[in-house]
Amino acid sequence: MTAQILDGKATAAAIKSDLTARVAALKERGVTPGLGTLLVGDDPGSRWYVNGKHRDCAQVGIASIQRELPGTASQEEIEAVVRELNENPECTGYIVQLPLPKGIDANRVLELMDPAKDADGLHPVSLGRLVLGIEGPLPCTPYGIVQLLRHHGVEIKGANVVVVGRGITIGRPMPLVLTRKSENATVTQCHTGTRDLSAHLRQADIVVAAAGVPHLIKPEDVKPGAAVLDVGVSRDEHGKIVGDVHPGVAEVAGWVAPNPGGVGPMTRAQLLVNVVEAAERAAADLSEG
Ligand SMILES: Nc1nc2c(c(=O)[nH]1)N[C@@H](CN(C=O)c1ccc(C(=O)N[C@@H](CCC(=O)O)C(=O)O)cc1)CN2
Repeated sequence: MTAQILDGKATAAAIKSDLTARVAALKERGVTPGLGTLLVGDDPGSRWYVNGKHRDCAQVGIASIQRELPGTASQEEIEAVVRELNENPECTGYIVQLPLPKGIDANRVLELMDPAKDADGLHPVSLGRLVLGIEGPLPCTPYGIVQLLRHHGVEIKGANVVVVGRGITIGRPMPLVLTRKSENATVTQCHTGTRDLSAHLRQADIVVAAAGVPHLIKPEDVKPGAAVLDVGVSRDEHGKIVGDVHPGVAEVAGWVAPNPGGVGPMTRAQLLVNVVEAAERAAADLSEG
């Protein structure tokens, strides 16, 4: 039997419809959420993602503040834009699109952001809050994955989850999100140093594949009925996405999140959730006085 689809497009559309009402309510209270983006360089993929984020903002009523620098921008020039966004009252939350060009210290840039305006959940303060169990913005892709599974009724509580990859946007924060009391999964993190990846994968009820290695996850690695989420992005010679999951996995798994159309739209939806939640917190602070 072929796996059922974890449909990121439809789930993201439902989240956006809820957010549209919440943004309208915020505006009635005199608060207009505004998402800022900083794009450095001309990578076509990054530009596509940033443009998509602003299209989403327009759909739900969030204001857009777009900043761009050439790929030759210095650390100081990038940091000057970060300082400007920190001060800009119209920008209630923002992101620095990753990756930054080679030679730029991305951690220094992220640390300079005002943590109260971190829309990505990737600021060291936000990640620290996640470790400590304090409320704050959650990393967009990991929490988008949780929402996608919940929306389709895939049980996370008690599940054995294997996360493949340890990058900053997905692999590293994913286990932190999944092992919170509210998710309560048991997580194994695999990476290039893992000795027998297949042995780990075969035990998994849920696989999050974020290694960036084309077709790394083969049908014979997957437990029948498991949920497999493909988050890897490699490109073929025509620029088409090749994910981490072999197409044959759909014949073994119970659920698959396709790529494109699975986790990507959820990343964008969760970004909007973070912006709206921050604006709601600000509105509550305002009314408290
Ligand atoms: N500051 C950040 N940088 C990056 C993040 C992030 O969360 N914050 N994640 C990725 C890129 N990303 C968001 O920025 C992102 C990736 C994919 C998608 C998406 O909707 N993809 C589509 C397919 C797109 C295509 O055809 O190329 C899909 O999966 O259907 C949205 C956002 C790295 N950088």
